Amino acid sequence: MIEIEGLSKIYAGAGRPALKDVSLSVPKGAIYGILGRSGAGKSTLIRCLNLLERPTTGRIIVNGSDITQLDKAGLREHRLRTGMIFQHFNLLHSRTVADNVAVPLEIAGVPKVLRQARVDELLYLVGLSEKAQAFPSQLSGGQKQRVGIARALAARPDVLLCDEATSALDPETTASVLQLLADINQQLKLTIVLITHELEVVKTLCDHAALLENGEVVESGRIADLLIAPWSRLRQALLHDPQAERDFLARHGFDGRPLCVVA
Ligand SMILES: Nc1ncnc2c1ncn2[C@@H]1O[C@H](COP(=O)(O)OP(=O)(O)OP(=O)(O)O)[C@@H](O)[C@H]1O
Repeated sequence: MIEIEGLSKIYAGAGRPALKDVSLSVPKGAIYGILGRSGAGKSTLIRCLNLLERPTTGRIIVNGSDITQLDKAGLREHRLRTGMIFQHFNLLHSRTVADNVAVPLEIAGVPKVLRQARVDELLYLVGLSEKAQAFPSQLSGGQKQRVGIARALAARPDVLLCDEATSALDPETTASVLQLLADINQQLKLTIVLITHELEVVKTLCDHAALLENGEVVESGRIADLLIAPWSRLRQALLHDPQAERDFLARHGFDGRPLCVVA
């Protein structure tokens, strides 16, 4: 569904490229985690997917068309079809919860009466119906992120981009937001691309992952495949915690016996 081909990004005045020849394939309906240390290029990569950053070279094919070649109208349409949520939520503080969720619908020119119905539906989906008239300052971090998710889904996107969406949340709230993302992926058949430096997020949620280092992809693919690749650094990292290991392996189709590794 998303094919990233030979993507590079060099910021003006930067000593080294932020992304170097990145190629990745994100299947429709996947939950794809991009992992890497600070400065590895994760944010740059995800921001290229809705052209908040322009790649220096390379192509990004979404549903068959190269988004780097879109004209202004095409780009506007693409951005409506690509929801995004952020670490610090990016809500408008002078607007109510309902009015925040309505923003993409206003941009898309949806009439007010239809906007209202869609906002109600979205707030129900994220469990915040009773907070419609609250302001962001009256919400917890987890509730703010739920508003962010509702807003990102308003224009019925095909893809949801998540930029460190749970980094500002405590572990319990993180777990409930990750569960909501998993439910949305299932219910809406939405493709999710998320960046994180937390292995736990990848463990809990993702079926695909890529590891970035110094702007380059060092490994990528289905987690079930990475788990049987002896060379995989993600495999080593993901299986590090013995307690969570059994559940995690079961989720990826292994039956609890030790993995048979062929050297
Ligand atoms: N606007 C910019 N101008 C110049 N250099 C930038 C800009 N944004 C990012 N960089 C550089 O590009 C590289 C990749 O940054 P990026 O923010 O994509 O990494 P990251 O993996 O998301 O890091 P973090 O986890 O700390 O957010 C870094 O060396 C960073 O300093």
